[in-house]
Amino acid sequence: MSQDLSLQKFGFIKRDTPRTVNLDPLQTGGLLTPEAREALLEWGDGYSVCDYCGGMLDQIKTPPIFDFVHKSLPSFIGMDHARVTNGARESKFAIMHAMTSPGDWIVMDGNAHYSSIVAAQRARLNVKLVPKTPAPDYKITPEAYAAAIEEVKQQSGKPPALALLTYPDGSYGNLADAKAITNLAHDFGVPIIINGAYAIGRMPFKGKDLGADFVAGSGHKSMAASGPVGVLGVNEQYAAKVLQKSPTHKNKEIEFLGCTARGATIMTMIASFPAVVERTKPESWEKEVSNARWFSEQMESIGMKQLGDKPHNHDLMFFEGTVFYDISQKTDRYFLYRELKEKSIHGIKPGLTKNFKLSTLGVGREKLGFVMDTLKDIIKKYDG
Ligand SMILES: Cc1ncc(COP(=O)(O)O)c(C=O)c1O
Repeated sequence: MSQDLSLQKFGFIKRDTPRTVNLDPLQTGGLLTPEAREALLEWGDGYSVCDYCGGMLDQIKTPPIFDFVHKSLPSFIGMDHARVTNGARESKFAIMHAMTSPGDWIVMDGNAHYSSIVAAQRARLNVKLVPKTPAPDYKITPEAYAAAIEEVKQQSGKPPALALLTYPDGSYGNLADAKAITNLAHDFGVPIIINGAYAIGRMPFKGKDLGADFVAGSGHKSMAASGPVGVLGVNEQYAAKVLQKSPTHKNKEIEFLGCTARGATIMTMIASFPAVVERTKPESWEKEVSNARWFSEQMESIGMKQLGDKPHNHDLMFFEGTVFYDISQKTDRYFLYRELKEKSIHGIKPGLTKNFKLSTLGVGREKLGFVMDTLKDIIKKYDG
């Protein structure tokens, strides 16, 4: 231990988050596989993957980063080219920066994640949000997209430089009709990014089949990897722009500042990849969807209402209701968090009782049953 008192709070820190059941939408898809946990230790030293690097991260043959980036990943995400980035937001920014000029417009769905908006702001773009339908559906429709693109045309004299669709969104887990929206963007001559941060690595996903020109994915959110790490997909038509090399440093791609994920981040993504491929097969995903629907029904049976797509098609769900809120008025707003923690259930944010989102990915029916029993017991205990 350091003799310096001001340093004593640093060093190894144990994590006390309950981990028997994790329902946190930010975390369920990023839980490491046993292989990734081993890789974390093995490759944890800084630039570990650079042992045999000749100057380009994606060309490293040992470990097999080249095969991962140029063969397995493009086929997995269904795009012509792939790169590993430092996160979905970095992928989105790289695409926006390469494809647009400051002052251009981007149209994105009203359910877009803040990181899409901030990436656009960093690229100095004007953002037009496509309105969602009212509660409780919060859907993004092709008609609303068309109207937003028309508005940009009228306002700026030309179509937006880019469009973005969040698929699914991170609030309600809604899966919009991506094919209809990408077709429509193309009818206006607008290339479109699919932000698949909650899709790639969780569910069957092929960017080209959805009509995407670009895709962004998140390793720490949905690919059982230790972040920050993400993926970017681009089709041939725009590859030269997005993957442009530096005129002075011939083997460094400009939008990625030469190199992105290096060390434990990419190696945990690679370590989990076989398991991630397995869990995204249609038969595995169907089970996940069926578990999510079962959980949604159970929650509705205790008085919570699931918002968004119904029946639901994704593990991320948003619930609203007063059953726990009413109890919080007699106790305090942290009672639900405390009671769940007591049973080692993590994922509903401390203090939330009236509205919260959660994810059932990988939890399994048995543990979901345990969560439901616990919630019912809590209601009984306080409402008695
Ligand atoms: C829909 C969506 N997109 C993107 C992100 C950001 O992903 P990353 O951390 O990989 O940049 C999030 C994170 O919560 C998200 O919910």
